[in-house]
Amino acid sequence: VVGGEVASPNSWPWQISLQYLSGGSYHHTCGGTLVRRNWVMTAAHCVDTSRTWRIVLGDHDIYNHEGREQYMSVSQVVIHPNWNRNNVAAGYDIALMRLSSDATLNSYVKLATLPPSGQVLPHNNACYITGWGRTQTGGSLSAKLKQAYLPVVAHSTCSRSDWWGSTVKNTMVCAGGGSLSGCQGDSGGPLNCQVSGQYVVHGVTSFVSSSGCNAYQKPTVFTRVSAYSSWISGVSAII
Ligand SMILES: CC(C)c1ccc(NC(=O)[C@@H]2CCCN2C(=O)[C@H](CCCC[NH3+])NC(=O)C(F)(F)F)cc1
Repeated sequence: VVGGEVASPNSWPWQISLQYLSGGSYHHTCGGTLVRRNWVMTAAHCVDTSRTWRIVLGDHDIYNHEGREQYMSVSQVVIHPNWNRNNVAAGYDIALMRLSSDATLNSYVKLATLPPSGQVLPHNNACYITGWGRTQTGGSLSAKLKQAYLPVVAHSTCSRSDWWGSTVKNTMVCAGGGSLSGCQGDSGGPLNCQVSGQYVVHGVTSFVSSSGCNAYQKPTVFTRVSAYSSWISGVSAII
């Protein structure tokens, strides 16, 4: 997250850290959202390589054990069937990960609220991006969870030729576009939007400009969760 501030610990209790095992230790690579006690939603581009994963719930400082963390292993990775890793512009950048056991829900670990199918938020709707991603283009990860205010940019604006043009589809949400943005390591995490006084996870962090995280008129682009409601329900059905 470029700009913004360090979040109050565990104030986004559905935010998870997705980590992979390398050289005997786990490394943060992406964010994610707890959507069922045993299902986490993330970006397809985060998990389209075969790795040993772990998911950390209730985290704040990813480099220090603070006692509120729950470390979960992953039993199944379900990537959207239409995801094409060579074409992030096509969309479908969404995946679900089944946890090997149920999360314990408490004040530090809660389920996210997802939007109703098809809901599209208006231009300037208040949203926050959260994540441990780089704090500058080419910079390092943030040790502590950060948040930045990223209001929704309507598709009509975001798809202008001097903005993202036809790269951005209607199955995506744009937010920000000024000096605040997501950045590498925020992928897969939530776009938390205020709807009727409640935070709803409306986006899954997908991409930023390859010329810089907070590039002018290149808002952070998210997978629009409400475009995938039936897929999410179908995969994560309690059955
Ligand atoms: C569709 C095409 C015009 C296009 C649009 C944006 C990009 N962006 C990028 O490549 C930048 C630079 C590093 C990773 N990155 C990204 O945007 C990656 C996803 C890359 C997926 C494609 N390989 N996502 C993120 O960094 C983010 F913001 F989600 F945390 C690349 C190509």
